[in-house]
Amino acid sequence: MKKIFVINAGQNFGHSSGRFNKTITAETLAFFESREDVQVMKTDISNGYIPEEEVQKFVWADVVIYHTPIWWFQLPNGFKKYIDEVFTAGHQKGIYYSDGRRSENPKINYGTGGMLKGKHYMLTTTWNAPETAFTLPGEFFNEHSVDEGPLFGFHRMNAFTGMKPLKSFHFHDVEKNADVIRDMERYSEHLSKTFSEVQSLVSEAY
Ligand SMILES: Cc1cc2nc3c(=O)[nH]c(=O)nc-3n(C[C@H](O)[C@H](O)[C@H](O)COP(=O)(O)OP(=O)(O)OC[C@H]3O[C@@H](n4cnc5c(N)ncnc54)[C@H](O)[C@@H]3O)c2cc1C
Repeated sequence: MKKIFVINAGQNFGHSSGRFNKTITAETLAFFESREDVQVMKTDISNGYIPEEEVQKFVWADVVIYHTPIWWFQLPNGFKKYIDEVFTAGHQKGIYYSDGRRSENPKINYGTGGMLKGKHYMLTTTWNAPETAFTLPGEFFNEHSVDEGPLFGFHRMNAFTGMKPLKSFHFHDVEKNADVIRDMERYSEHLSKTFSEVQSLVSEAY
């Protein structure tokens, strides 16, 4: 039995209504619904949450799936607030114990005090930016990928808790050229591939 915790960080603000992330979240839930070997819990950050209860969901899960739009090249403020509140509530209570260093040699082992070791996470993001902004020479992100560029800190944050990454999936150009049917088909294929061996979860690294 695998336990999956799905977080929808989509929010309604300005020209971002959260509908695309809601659609992705529904696709994820539908994918796992049909599987008898999987249990799912879900949080919609916009609907409110109790930090201590969220900590318990992280502790319960084998895999955490984050769905988030990107605002100003990082997490939207409501998702950042969620992380600040939940991970702080989880200090020495399931998320992380310490920064991992010891007083005898404080120069090493930073970031090894996570309490979520053995678990995995998967990230999806949505962007106005087209994929080519990350891949073409001379374009905006100077050929840095989403994961190694703007979302590097997000992945380090998860490493700090002890979790390991499954392959991310990024939706581009969703504001002006959203093609929900095509995108959900591709995403569904990604889920099938990533979770094809749900017992071993070997499809790691980005
Ligand atoms: C403050 C702010 C800062 C931003 N900064 C950046 C940035 O730094 N870089 C960047 O690239 N982008 C940026 N954006 C754009 C942002 O990333 C996108 O608006 C966001 O990812 C869209 O996600 P959403 O879930 O809110 O989608 P929505 O806005 O809800 O939907 C996007 C489009 O998809 C359509 N759609 C969604 N679901 C369905 C469905 N089921 N069926 C049919 N059509 C559907 C909607 O009608 C809409 O046209 C920013 C936006 C804001 C508000």
